[in-house]
Amino acid sequence: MELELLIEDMGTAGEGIGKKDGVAFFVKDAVLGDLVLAKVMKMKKNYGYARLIQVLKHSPFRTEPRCPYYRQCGGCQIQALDYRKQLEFKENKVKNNLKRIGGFRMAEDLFQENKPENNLRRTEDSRRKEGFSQKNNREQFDGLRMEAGFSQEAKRKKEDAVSVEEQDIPVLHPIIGMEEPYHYRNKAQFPIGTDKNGNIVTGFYAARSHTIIPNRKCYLGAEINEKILNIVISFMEENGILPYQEAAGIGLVRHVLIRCGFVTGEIMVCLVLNGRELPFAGKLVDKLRNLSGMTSITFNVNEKDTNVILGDEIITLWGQNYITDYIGNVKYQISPLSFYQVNPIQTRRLYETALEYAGLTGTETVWDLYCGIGTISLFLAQKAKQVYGVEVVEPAIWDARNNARINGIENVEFFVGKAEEVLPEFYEKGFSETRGGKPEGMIALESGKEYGMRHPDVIVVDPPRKGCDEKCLEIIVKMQPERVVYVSCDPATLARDLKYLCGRGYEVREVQPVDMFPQGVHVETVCLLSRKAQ
Ligand SMILES: C[S@@+](CC[C@H](N)C(=O)[O-])C[C@H]1O[C@@H](n2cnc3c(N)ncnc32)[C@H](O)[C@@H]1O
Repeated sequence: MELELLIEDMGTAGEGIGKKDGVAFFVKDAVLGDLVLAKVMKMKKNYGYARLIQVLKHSPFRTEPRCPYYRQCGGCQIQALDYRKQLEFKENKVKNNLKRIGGFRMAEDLFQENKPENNLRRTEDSRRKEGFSQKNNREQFDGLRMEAGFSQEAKRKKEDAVSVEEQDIPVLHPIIGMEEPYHYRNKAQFPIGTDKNGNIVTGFYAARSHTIIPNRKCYLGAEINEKILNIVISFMEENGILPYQEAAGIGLVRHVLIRCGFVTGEIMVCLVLNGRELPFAGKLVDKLRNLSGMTSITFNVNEKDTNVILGDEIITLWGQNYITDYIGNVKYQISPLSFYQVNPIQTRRLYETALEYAGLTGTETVWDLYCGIGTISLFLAQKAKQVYGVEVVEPAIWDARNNARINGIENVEFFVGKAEEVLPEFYEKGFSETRGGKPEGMIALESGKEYGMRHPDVIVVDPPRKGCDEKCLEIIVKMQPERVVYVSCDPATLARDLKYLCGRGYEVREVQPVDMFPQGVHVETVCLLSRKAQ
């Protein structure tokens, strides 16, 4: 069945949503404001999925995607949406999750509910029912009131009567977007395969499949990637090096991993091999080493039948086995296996916001939970007395310690383990005892320092998409830091966790969305919570 749909909303995965007879249809690649012809593919009880057949009338927010493979490739979901509208979509995503899942009220809602003539004061009771408290988005709120006809004088008159509730609205700042929302990724992993004629191809997997869409020119990655891929493919063709065939488990080259240091200009190329040897490796090195910035040529051994791209072992063919890059003034060594944020420009903005929210003066003890390779920890350590990082992946902690060392940062210690297990150990047993007892799964501190571990001033969390484990939130509440800085890559779990904390003595002060992934649907958010006065 084919339908004409006016796209009036967008789903979380960037699909257009149009309604027919009250039933919502999700249409991939349809843009907000489009009038489309779509074919119904699947019906659920109250909604359906439809395939875009034709755009009958273009939305004013529709833009020509730069990438011709945009619809086939799973990499960018909303490239056809004007960038400003993309930012609005992401900002709304954060706001809607805070409202729907977190139960938070935002400044404009409060204004709608409490027109100027109405009482802005909500009762202590209603706040308790909501189970949280929010801080004032002072400027935004005042702005809205002014726009709606509040005079300065009226505002001043209300000043004395300003309720706690009026102040209890989180500041949702406008999302931080990019000036140039293309070519921002410092890392790319290209699968290598063959087309139906047996030619070697590379590109991207089509959405939800392992079919390679041949494309060496991705508009999100560094521009040098195309040149590197051309060199690797022609090297393979000239020397009879075979691509890996997933189904049969034969062939050699599985992926090409490329990383670029955007500040240093250093480049890393790592071939992922189904084997321990690369025939004619010297010829490849000769072709690659002359590229400006080339610093590291390696291969990674992955002989397993797995979807995981990288194996554990790295063999250096030329140069170093890592590149160096900076975020702000902190230097990081990045190996092919290191986790490192893919958008360094926006990462810097994100971390600067986290640092600002941490409100450090040099005397504070800070925990950085889910610290990865210590990127945020090292940022914070420059302004704190002492920082403790916790991360479950042990090699990431090796990187973190190494990064602390190369930056000469000594006021940071890293622990391997789950945040929800490491933190309670310290809280319950105290630092000295823990160090003596060396709890399971944790690495004993090398330095002999003593710190006030029980009462951190600030706790920073940057969990994966599933958010914080409840045990972790529980211990944060028990440890009573003055401030919690929550860095999130999923606004839904963020809203859930903020609600938990706000029901237990904290209030959300500021919310800053950051666009780390232009053309994609994900949004990163950093929030400041502070402990309410008892
Ligand atoms: C979103 S990343 C943040 C990394 C780091 N903060 C950064 O900006 O580079 C989340 C990190 O949490 C780690 N992780 C996942 N579950 C964890 C847990 N239960 N306890 C500690 N770390 C965990 C992951 O290995 C990953 O490094």
